[in-house]
Amino acid sequence: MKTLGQDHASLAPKPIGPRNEGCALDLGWVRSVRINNAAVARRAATLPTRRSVKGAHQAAWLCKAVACMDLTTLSGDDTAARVRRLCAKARQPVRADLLQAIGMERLQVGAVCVYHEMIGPALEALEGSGIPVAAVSTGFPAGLSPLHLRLAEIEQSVAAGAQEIDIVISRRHVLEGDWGALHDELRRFREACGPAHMKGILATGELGDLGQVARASLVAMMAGADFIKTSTGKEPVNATLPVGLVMLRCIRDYHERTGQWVGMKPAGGISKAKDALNWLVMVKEELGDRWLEPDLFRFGASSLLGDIERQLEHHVTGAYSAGWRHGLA
Ligand SMILES: O=C[C@H](O)COP(=O)(O)O
Repeated sequence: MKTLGQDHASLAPKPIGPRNEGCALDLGWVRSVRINNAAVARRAATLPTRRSVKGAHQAAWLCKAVACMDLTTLSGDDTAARVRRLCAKARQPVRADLLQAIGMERLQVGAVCVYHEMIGPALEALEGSGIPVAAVSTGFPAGLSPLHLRLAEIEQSVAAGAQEIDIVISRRHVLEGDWGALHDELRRFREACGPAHMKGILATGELGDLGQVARASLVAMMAGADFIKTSTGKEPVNATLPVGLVMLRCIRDYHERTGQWVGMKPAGGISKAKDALNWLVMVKEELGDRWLEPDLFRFGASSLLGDIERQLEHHVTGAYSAGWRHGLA
């Protein structure tokens, strides 16, 4: 993905990708995890210092970031009208004149992510676009409601038409080292999802350290999570590069050992185009190009798209516009 060549002239939603069937809980594998914190910190720190993608290459990578975006609204004051505006942006995330100037024929986001009550308005507004609706679930963001209600919430969101379900794990299972309880909980969530893809939100900012992030990532994948996702966006610390690096290496390890494919979704606090480029570079270097497709990589972001469109406008016109000109919903 170096230039805006033929392959990338159209970045429209693709059919939902491979599923992770999971496997039995392998406690030996989980307990064998060791993290070299200093090495992780060093590797993550090099990413923002690179000057790797510029000009037309950068425009192409930013379009890739848009195609891999779960355009999100998760606010207590969400309304059907706000969701409809967000969905209009999901269909046409970047102004037509800018797309034309950079040689893109079609560009849409990976999904629209909302609360359960907003699935209906989102589906209506996205009809015919091929863009899936993702619903956050299981008592998002804390995940502390009764288990039967969390399971019912998943089932109702799938019945309402959500094709992707973003569940939150019980952080206490990680903090108490109860890997059996975590695996059981996530298996039940996965069964409740049925045909919908399950993204397992680890809430990494609440798990204590990188070792726990790695163990939780492995158990979530063993339980059948189709994606592992860093954060709800509501924790004090959300998607950081060191956490992302550890999770990507767990995905690679799991793929090498089981042959199964699991996607990655960094979410929370990713609001600048430069942040998105750092993540894309890290995914390319750690997992390779196959993971730079929307069926295996998503950004969860509510405001990132505005900055990306602004950077694309700068690429085309040479001038920066005011941020307010790129409102989302
Ligand atoms: O899952 C997506 C996140 O909630 C979005 O977080 P953000 O509002 O910080 O971009």
